[in-house]
Amino acid sequence: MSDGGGRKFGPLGTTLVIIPTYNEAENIKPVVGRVREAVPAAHVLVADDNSPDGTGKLADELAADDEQVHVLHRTGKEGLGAAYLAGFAWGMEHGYGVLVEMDADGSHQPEELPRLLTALKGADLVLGSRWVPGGRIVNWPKSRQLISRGGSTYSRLLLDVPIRDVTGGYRAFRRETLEGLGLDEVASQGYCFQVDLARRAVREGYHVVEVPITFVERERGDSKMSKDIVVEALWRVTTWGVGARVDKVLGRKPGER
Ligand SMILES: Nc1nc2c(ncn2[C@@H]2O[C@H](COP(=O)(O)OP(=O)(O)O[C@H]3O[C@H](CO)[C@@H](O)[C@H](O)[C@@H]3O)[C@@H](O)[C@H]2O)c(=O)[nH]1
Repeated sequence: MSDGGGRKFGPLGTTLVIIPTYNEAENIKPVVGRVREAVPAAHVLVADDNSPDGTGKLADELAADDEQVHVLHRTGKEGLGAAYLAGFAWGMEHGYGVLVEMDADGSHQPEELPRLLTALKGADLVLGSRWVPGGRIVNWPKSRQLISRGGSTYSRLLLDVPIRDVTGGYRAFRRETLEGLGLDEVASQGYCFQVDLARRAVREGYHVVEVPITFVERERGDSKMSKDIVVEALWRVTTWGVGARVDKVLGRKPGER
């Protein structure tokens, strides 16, 4: 990870907050309202995977009343990673300069977004972090904290990524940073998508800054965490870690396989 020392960063363009949704009917209106209030200049893109509970329709209602709210209707549930990739592609096609990842359930507080955006003025990528000093968790069960902390530590050590919260999903990217991450090759579907983007950013030498956040467990709806998501993360992170070590031994550039 570069320290950004002495580098000059360009101005930030218009912000697009991408909110992936699957069955978030109880959450989508409040969260979009909070984003619009916290950062009035930002636009919002809801990337919905044809939620059976009608989240997409509620997002359409918001978009009909507010030209800064947009909806990407996808055909079915393909995972967090695929939804974000589609959202990034839409945002870049429409000329946004900053692309933000945010959960729909209020875990990522929109009121903290101005701090992330301020930090992005001097960085390529800003991560909202639960595991740096000042970061907090509210109401998350011990079991989830253990999985999240364990996953972050495992990824950090195996992948040599000097980031405390590698799995976190509250992030602000400069558009140029996303363009340099090789998104065409990203196949991660579940939460390991976050690890995948973080390791790519470090590999490319981007200046990554972690900003402490307060992560608040959802009050409405259900988490989409599943055994498949954990298995995918374990399998992919281990494969990346072993691959990186083999590359090193063989003197190959990372990712040249
Ligand atoms: N479109 C779409 N959205 C999805 C899908 N799966 C999950 N989402 C959306 O992605 C967001 C996060 O999913 P949650 O299921 O609420 O995640 P969590 O359990 O609270 O997990 C948190 O911890 C993870 C591990 O640290 C983080 O990776 C994740 O971002 C989040 O902060 C929510 O807005 C949810 O609707 C999907 O297949 N498709």
